[in-house]
Amino acid sequence: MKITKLTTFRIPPRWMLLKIETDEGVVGWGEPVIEGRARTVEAAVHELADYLVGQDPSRINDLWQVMYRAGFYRGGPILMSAIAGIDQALWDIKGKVLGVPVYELLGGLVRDKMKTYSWVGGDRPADVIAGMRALCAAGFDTFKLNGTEELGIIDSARKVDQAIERVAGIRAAFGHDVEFGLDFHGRVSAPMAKVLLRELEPYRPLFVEEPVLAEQAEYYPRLAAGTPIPIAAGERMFSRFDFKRVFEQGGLSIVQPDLSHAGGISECLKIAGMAEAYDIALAPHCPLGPVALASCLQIDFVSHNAVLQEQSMGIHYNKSAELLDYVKNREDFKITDGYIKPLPKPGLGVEIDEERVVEASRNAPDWRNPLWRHEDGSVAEW
Ligand SMILES: O=C(O)[C@H](O)[C@@H](O)[C@@H](O)[C@H](O)CO
Ligand SMILES: [Mg+2]
Repeated sequence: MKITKLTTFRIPPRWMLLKIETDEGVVGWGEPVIEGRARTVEAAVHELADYLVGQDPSRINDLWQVMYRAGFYRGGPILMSAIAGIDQALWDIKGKVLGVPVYELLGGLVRDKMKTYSWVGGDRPADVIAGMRALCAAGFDTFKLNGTEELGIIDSARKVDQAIERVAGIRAAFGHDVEFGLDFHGRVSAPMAKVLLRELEPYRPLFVEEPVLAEQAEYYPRLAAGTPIPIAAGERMFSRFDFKRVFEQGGLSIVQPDLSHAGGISECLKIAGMAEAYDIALAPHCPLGPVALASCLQIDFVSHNAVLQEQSMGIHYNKSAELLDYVKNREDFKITDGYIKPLPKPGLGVEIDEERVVEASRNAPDWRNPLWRHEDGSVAEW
């Protein structure tokens, strides 16, 4: 079998799908994208196609090493997202050729269902109680919300109080019947993270995510030493080589690689295994589309340390399209009481509605995240 063609489809709300075709008619789908930089990743995918067309798609490991090493420069969000989507599609092809789900090729199931969580509250966290109530009615009991709005390097007690009052309100409304992670989204400096973590302790959030920016990861052990709240991070790290330093220095309790940013199934499986050796839980990051989620689930179902799966149904980014708008087998993604079962179909287990994808790609928006500024006009982390 030979790879014959790579086609990319930028689609609403902010995703990109990749179709890899072969000379024997088997097609694989991937989701290579960096939110807000879809066209850049698209260019990278088509540059990497030079190494792929004419090659045997079954040789995923060799093709991955070629894509990673052959161009001299390596790593980072753009190249590793391009590799991720291609890797996903190659595993999709392999599973379809052999007639089994990818998790069977990775040694089979370690669990019968996977716990998922839902976002509430939006960019500027609001109405989180109402959001949780609605999702509790749908069977969820685990959520994530942004911990703060924009925050200065040193900010006021009032801003800290706002963040704490929001969390206190959750506990007042639900007690400990719900769990929630707080995403600091890289908006918080190390000094303010220390203050917020201490003030949050009485409310026992499940984790605090990206307590500081990924480029400040050396603060993770220092922050962790000052609080029992588990520290989570990983969506802005892109390979084993990024994660190894973070695992080695300590401080991380939950690692959140993104299957569409960190080199795909091949790379994230290795990251999951490295994390297990450091007793770090796995909670793949996934605010994206159905192929990204299907890829996450393949890793979740073979990784002992997988504890939670992010999924984007109802997320505040999905304005112009929803998670399952482009799939035919919607029922396979059914979430019952917050849990999702292994996808039963061969490959990644997602059946893409290609007609819908082509249609939607005709005028896909160039999504950008908002540019935030502080009161004084300086750029704020979004
Ligand atoms: O935890 C999450 O889902 C992420 O922080 C998410 O909000 C961002 O990755 C966003 O998709 C960037 O455009
Ligand atoms: Mg996050």
